[in-house]
Amino acid sequence: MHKIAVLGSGSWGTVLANLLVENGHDVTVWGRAEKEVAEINDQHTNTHYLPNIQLRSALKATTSLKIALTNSDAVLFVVPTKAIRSVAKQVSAQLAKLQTKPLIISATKGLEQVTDLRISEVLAEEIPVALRQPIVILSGPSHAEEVIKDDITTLAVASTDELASKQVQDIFMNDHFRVYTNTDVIGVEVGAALKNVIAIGAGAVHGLDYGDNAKAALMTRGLAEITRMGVALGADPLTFSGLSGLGDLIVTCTSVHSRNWRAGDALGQGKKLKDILENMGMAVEGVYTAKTAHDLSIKENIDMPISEAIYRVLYEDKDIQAEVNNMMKRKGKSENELMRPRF
Ligand SMILES: NC(=O)C1=CN([C@@H]2O[C@H](COP(=O)(O)OP(=O)(O)OC[C@H]3O[C@@H](n4cnc5c(N)ncnc54)[C@H](O)[C@@H]3O)[C@@H](O)[C@H]2O)C=CC1
Ligand SMILES: O=C(CO)COP(=O)(O)O
Repeated sequence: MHKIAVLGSGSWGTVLANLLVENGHDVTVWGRAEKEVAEINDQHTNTHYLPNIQLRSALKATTSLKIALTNSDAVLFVVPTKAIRSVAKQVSAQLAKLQTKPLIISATKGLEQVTDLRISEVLAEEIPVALRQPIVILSGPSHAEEVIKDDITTLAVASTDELASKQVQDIFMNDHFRVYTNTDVIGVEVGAALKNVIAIGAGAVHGLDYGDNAKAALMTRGLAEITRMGVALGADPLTFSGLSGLGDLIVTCTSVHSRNWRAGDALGQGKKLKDILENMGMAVEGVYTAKTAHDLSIKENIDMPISEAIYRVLYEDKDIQAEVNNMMKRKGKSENELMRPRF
């Protein structure tokens, strides 16, 4: 039994916390909204993120980071990418005062804007080694809406420290939540982040009323560009055939639960990004990752035509149908050119 602090009281944080309680751990969710925290403690619900779902009564919530972290032996980050650095700074300040040196786990999927850093890199920058145990990434095809119903789910845990990933595997595994270890942290994190951009494209293809051939094309060629970028950043190409690559790409590009897919679907139907994000009321990571992917594709000189088209629709107000048309008019390419440069 571990004492675990879960940072982020949204959809995924609440569901993972609930699963950890099911596994017998002593879990405290840290949230910034008083109302949400009170609802979890008093009603055992979190209706904004998980309507009609009853949470386990042993799940505790708090707005005090100090309470959440006290005596914790693991800290699970599940806030959106844009909040990772600021929350990590707060965690670091608290850990410096507390007699605890926890494992650091992240379930956040994204790349930091401007720095282009992966989540584990941001966490390593902000939380010194003296204050923590290794960093482990939890990722894979896993919609909160299905995990909360005990539907079968498989994930990967990645760390450069194999003992730490084994520990995290043991913490999360149960008869409906199966976890595989992986040593390729770069591949797992890059796959998790970039698939959200491709999922916006998959939603858009649906919104534009294209058929299944187009959806398969988008996913397959999307995986090719994710792999190209991942390999350029130091990943093992085989990781992209795994749970945090192909697995998460499939679930995010085909499920109505996906916020990224739904945002793309609405864009394809002609809705405005601002309205889409306001109506969603939840993190749509791919919108921000599209900007980072664009920056990285220039920096690393990697061809990412689908992500680039999505970037232009999101950030340059380009017409989505025209982008699809232009993509199909590009000169013929070979499928074997894995490492094709951008220009
Ligand atoms: N929802 C899902 O099924 C899954 C989500 N993820 C990833 O988990 C991460 C979190 O996503 P969700 O929980 O779905 O998002 P969400 O939008 O449902 O919840 C985000 C939570 O973070 C909190 N938050 C935002 N900024 C904060 C800050 N500065 N300080 C403290 N709290 C802050 C919000 O108040 C909210 O409680 C994302 O990176 C997402 O890609 C990964 C796998 C599955
Ligand atoms: O990462 C996810 C499923 O694995 C969640 O995807 P969305 O953020 O698009 O809902």
